[in-house]
Amino acid sequence: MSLLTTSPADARLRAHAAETASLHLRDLFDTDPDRFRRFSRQPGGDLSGLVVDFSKTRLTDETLALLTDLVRDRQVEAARDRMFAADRINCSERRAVLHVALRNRSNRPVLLDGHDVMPDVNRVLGKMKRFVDAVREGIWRGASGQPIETVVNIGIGGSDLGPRMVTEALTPYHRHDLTVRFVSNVDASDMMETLKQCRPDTTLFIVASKTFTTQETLTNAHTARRWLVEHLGEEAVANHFVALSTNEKEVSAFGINPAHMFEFWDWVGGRYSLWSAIGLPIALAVGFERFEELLAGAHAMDEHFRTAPLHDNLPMLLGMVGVWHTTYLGAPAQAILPYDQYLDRLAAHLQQVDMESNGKGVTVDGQRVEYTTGPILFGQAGTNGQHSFYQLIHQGSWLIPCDFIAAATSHNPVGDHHAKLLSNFFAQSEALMRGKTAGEARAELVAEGRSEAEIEKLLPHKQFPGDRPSTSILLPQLTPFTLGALVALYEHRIFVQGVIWGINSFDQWGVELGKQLAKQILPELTGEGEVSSHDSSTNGLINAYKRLRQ
Ligand SMILES: O=P(O)(O)OC[C@H]1O[C@](O)(CO)[C@@H](O)[C@@H]1O
Repeated sequence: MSLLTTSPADARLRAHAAETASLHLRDLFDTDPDRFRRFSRQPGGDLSGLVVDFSKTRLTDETLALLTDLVRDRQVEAARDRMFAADRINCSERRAVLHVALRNRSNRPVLLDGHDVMPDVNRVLGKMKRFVDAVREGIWRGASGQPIETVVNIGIGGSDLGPRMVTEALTPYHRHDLTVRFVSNVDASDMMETLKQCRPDTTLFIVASKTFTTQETLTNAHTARRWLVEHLGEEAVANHFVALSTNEKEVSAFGINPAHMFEFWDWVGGRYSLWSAIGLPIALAVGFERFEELLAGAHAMDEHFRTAPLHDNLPMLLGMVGVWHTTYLGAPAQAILPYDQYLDRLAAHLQQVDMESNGKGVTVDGQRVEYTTGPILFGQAGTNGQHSFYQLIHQGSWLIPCDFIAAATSHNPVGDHHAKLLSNFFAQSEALMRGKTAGEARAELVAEGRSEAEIEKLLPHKQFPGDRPSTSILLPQLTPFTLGALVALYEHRIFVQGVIWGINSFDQWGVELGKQLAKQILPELTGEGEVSSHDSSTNGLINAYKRLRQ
């Protein structure tokens, strides 16, 4: 894939960004009462009820037309079709990218090198369903005959963040007598604090690892195994451990019967794997039917992405908006701000999906890019963030586009909580868009009875520049279906952006170097004497640690 800068639309967008730099969002709204209708979308069909409003981003008709030209120049639709057609678009690993097949509820054949993957997908889903039903109905029991009360998922990265986020987001659908916990960090505190909450007789461990070689997960799994064996003996492992993996050999080597392994495939990227067997903890928490509704929601978004025309295609439009902000307006970051406590971990999940996918500095064919690619992604649930980092978004010196997400109906309709929550959701994007002018700030200070001297002093601090872009996503309610659609929307948006930038969104070589060095350092920590094989800083830190540790 060529550099973005070879695209004719790129030069025109750069010029357009410079020409429109003095436009203010407030003026765009003041001069066009129809702006919301023209720059928002409410798809019909399975996705009806979803509202995506990007009118508070710095787009004009011309910007959108140029971005559409860019999508065409970069052949994004053809790239999308190649992904759905199982081409090996992850070139550096020579892999297809088929998370869409995992939620292909139409069962349309998906041919990878002439082999339809759907029967395999359905076979594993069937195995998951039987297992989930057995655990939830108390048919699958622990070694001492007790039903399972606690499930502990041991995994990291994509084998943790996605299933953890979805499990937490779907808390209203949980059963009270089955708790699902997650352990990821190799810091023993994570595992030990979790084990304190578990009874060996009633705990099921899921070891979730695509490769089954990840240091953190294997270390945690061995610790959990020792704990179980100490309490219940070696034979208990069969009833208390299952694996989610692509690597049957390593699963067997760990001592888990392959019959208790739920398989997935190398064409499922870790950060896109919550739809695969990696979703087992979700299904255990909410039941298999709800898990299927999650898949159905994602599939509805896949179908929309595959078939909707560019001007109505939500992932395409949000991808265009993202590239406009990052590459042409120089925004370094993207905030994810769900006004929904159940989505508190959405930003952490999307952080991996976005930053591990698009945090790349070379094109697919290895040329160094001279433009910015994936943004720094961060966020947390509103309204908590308002009392923390929003100050920087409103008045700081960076341009931080925000995504606001909320559900119209709450799972907890108590008093006026939801109205208050949503009043903040609406207010924040309006405040960021309009800001507060010097005249408005002055009028307020005058009304407060401040002296002219005080007003002059306070005025610079009381103004808000506004013109800060945001996109708002409104769901009817947070359900398995709408959550599936929301997460798939982000996955495809990230894909669109990656194609425009010409990068491979599906490898992650950047995580390797630190892992390699940690492997070299580990034996040095246990060895005798001073370490001198590194730079002076690393040596100094290691040697200080060896002196300090007890
Ligand atoms: O599922 P595994 O193989 O244990 O890998 C866990 C995570 O490690 C990474 O490979 C790199 O950190 C992620 O992409 C992945 O989600």
